[in-house]
Amino acid sequence: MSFLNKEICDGDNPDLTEERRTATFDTDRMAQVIYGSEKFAARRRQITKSISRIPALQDTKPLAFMTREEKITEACRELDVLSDHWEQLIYVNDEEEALHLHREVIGMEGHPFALHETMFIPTLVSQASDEQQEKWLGRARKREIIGCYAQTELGHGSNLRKLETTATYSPSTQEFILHTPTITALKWWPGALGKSSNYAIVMADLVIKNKSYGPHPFIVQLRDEKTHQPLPGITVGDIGPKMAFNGADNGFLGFDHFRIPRGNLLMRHNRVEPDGSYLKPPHAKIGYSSMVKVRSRMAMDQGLFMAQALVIAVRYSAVRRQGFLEDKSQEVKVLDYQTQQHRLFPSIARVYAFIFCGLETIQLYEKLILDVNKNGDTSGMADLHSLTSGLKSVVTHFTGQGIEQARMACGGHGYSMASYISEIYGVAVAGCTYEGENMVMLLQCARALVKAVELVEEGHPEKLSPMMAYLTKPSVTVDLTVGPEAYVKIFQLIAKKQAFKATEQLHKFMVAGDSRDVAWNKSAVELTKASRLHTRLYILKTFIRRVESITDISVKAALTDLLNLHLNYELLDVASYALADGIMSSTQMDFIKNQLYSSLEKIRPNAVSLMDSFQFSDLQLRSVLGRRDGHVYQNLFEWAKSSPLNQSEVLPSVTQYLKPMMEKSKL
Ligand SMILES: CCCCCCCCCCCCCCCCCCCCC/C=C/C(=O)SCCNC(=O)CCNC(=O)[C@H](O)C(C)(C)COP(=O)(O)OP(=O)(O)OC[C@H]1O[C@@H](n2cnc3c(N)ncnc32)[C@H](O)[C@@H]1OP(=O)(O)O
Ligand SMILES: Cc1cc2nc3c(=O)[nH]c(=O)nc-3n(C[C@H](O)[C@H](O)[C@H](O)COP(=O)(O)OP(=O)(O)OC[C@H]3O[C@@H](n4cnc5c(N)ncnc54)[C@H](O)[C@@H]3O)c2cc1C
Repeated sequence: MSFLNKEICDGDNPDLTEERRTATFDTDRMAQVIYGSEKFAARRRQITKSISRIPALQDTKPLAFMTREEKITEACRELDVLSDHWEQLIYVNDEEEALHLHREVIGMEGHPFALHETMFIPTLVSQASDEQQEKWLGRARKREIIGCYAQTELGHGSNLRKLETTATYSPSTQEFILHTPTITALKWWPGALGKSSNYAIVMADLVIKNKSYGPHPFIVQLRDEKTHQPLPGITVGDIGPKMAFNGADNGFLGFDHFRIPRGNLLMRHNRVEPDGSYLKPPHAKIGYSSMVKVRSRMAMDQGLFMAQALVIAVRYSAVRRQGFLEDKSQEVKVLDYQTQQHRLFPSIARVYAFIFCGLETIQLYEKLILDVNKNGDTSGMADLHSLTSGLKSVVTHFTGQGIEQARMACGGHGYSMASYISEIYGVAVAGCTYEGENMVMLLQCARALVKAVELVEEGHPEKLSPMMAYLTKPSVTVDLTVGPEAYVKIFQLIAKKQAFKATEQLHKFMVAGDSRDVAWNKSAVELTKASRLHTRLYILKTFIRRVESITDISVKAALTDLLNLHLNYELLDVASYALADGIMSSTQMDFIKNQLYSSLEKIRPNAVSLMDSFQFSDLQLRSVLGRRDGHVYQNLFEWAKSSPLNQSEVLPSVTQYLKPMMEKSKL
């Protein structure tokens, strides 16, 4: 069956064209599933097309050959051009469209607006009172001011209760005095803080009459709006180059008794009255909502990072020929090797699974903020916190692994920056650290799991949230041939056993006399394992739910193959738990392996189109190996020729050092 596949173009590498002709589904239809709606998938294409008509937004020089300063300058130039076309390109204030625009034009190396849009504005939306929004939100949205989110300090990132920056209230002047008492209290890491932002949301310990109330968000002007010079009392700068993200100026910030008006404490949920009396928020952790916002986006964003690496690796694997199978007259596409498929296809399945989770958690966050802001209803906070804590940790970990496998799948050329995979990897794995270090967040998820197990043990299963309901499921014998539900049942048993085992271990240490904190630490590895299994179960169930809801028959069939691969791969990956606890037999293991191998064969003809469906433009991919037209070799040669080292035949370093050295050696 051949579909009217928009990706097919006769000028392309014939190997890629052949792949596209074998697809059993329409990539536009698949894009609707990936991006959540027909409307948004179409808008994305429209925006991409409009961008391609703006000459100033087409990449000129490869980013790999730019210095850090050049990258930042280039990102600012592109932002300026974007700003001029903003209203023609996207619906103003549509976050998803803005994100697409950014990914397409500026790519992933970071830029001065990354934190403005992802944390500064969302914090104003969720934490500022109506009056404060009136004052700052409009200006921020019009990009009259640029803001960032300054929370992490040199000495503390994970343990927010020990942040040292203070905001001491002075009732006589009705001001807060921001101060950095020690070197470790310097804000350190915030994106776009160093050189670009002139405002920041600063998380500081609120102190009133010598009493500490813990971290609270303040809006703080850092630089003069006309000259962009730091205001007196403020020390601010860039923290230097990083593993990736070098188009962003992550920064440091110190305050020397810097005064801000009382009205700069964001007061939607808590207040400090002129006399210093404090009205507490409806939930103690409501001030952490911006972190939950970003975490709720991360399954989607990380899924898209891994998708980019896989588009590159899969397309390249379809044009790279090396070695023989039966026919010795022509070398095979490396994508035909089972090992190559095993390296790439499970990650393709994870990409789809992560994105489906992201579509869900982004909506859950939006609903939560509506509930909190309109009705003061904070009842959804704990569940969303534990879900997104586990999800960000699991997704970032597997994304890092998947991207690294994609690099290796491209052989030597994967290691060249021409592939762009190293940049994607560097950016993606930052997600293992930012928005909460992965172990720390897995342990947050474990808190909710342990509480749920304790509820079951205390005889209150009716109090469990729906996500935890599997903890009450009895052990059963499962026939795997029945379909996805059987896999879910086995996964539930594995996850349940681990949650109970970890909790039992925690309790055992406590009974032996350890405090809960010490017992917790002694059980931490087991607890993180329980969190991972719990989260992977959620991912698996979301994948099944989503595929079941698809109406297009051919899209559903292609995704069912991918889902089957995911189910078998995931179960095999956690088989040691199942075998140890007698949940699965070795015969069932053999069945799963065979299913997995036959899934690889089924997916093979659709592999390129499953990745084409993400509809990333060449501008966004920035990869010589991943070019849509598949003309890899001649473009690798052009790319190498444009290296600054090749702009002269004899380098000054040769004249200055190597030549004299060789001359000396002759003597
Ligand atoms: C021209 C035009 C431009 C236009 C622009 C267009 C738009 C485009 C946008 C651009 C996009 C660019 C592309 C994006 C690329 C990605 C960019 C990425 C940027 C990355 C930015 C990174 C930012 C950061 O990292 S910010 C700092 C993050 N820091 C952390 O995450 C710290 C982690 N630590 C914590 O969160 C806490 O310390 C925690 C939770 C570990 C512990 O907190 P605690 O206060 O100590 O609490 P604890 O005692 O442990 O728990 C008590 C209790 O409270 C519960 N709890 C904790 N947190 C929460 C919560 N948030 N919600 C609910 N409940 C919570 C906890 O579970 C406990 O409960 P119980 O067990 O019931 O007691
Ligand atoms: C690219 C990037 C962008 C960032 N952007 C921002 C930003 O915009 N704004 C901002 O405020 N911050 C930002 N950060 C900072 C980031 O949020 C923190 O680095 C992160 O929260 C981790 O905290 P940490 O550095 O203190 O790690 P640490 O907590 O020091 O982690 C070190 C080790 O200690 C372990 N550990 C720590 N506590 C525990 C515990 N309780 N139990 C078990 N193990 C533990 C961790 O697992 C880890 O292995 C950014 C960081 C990066 C890398």
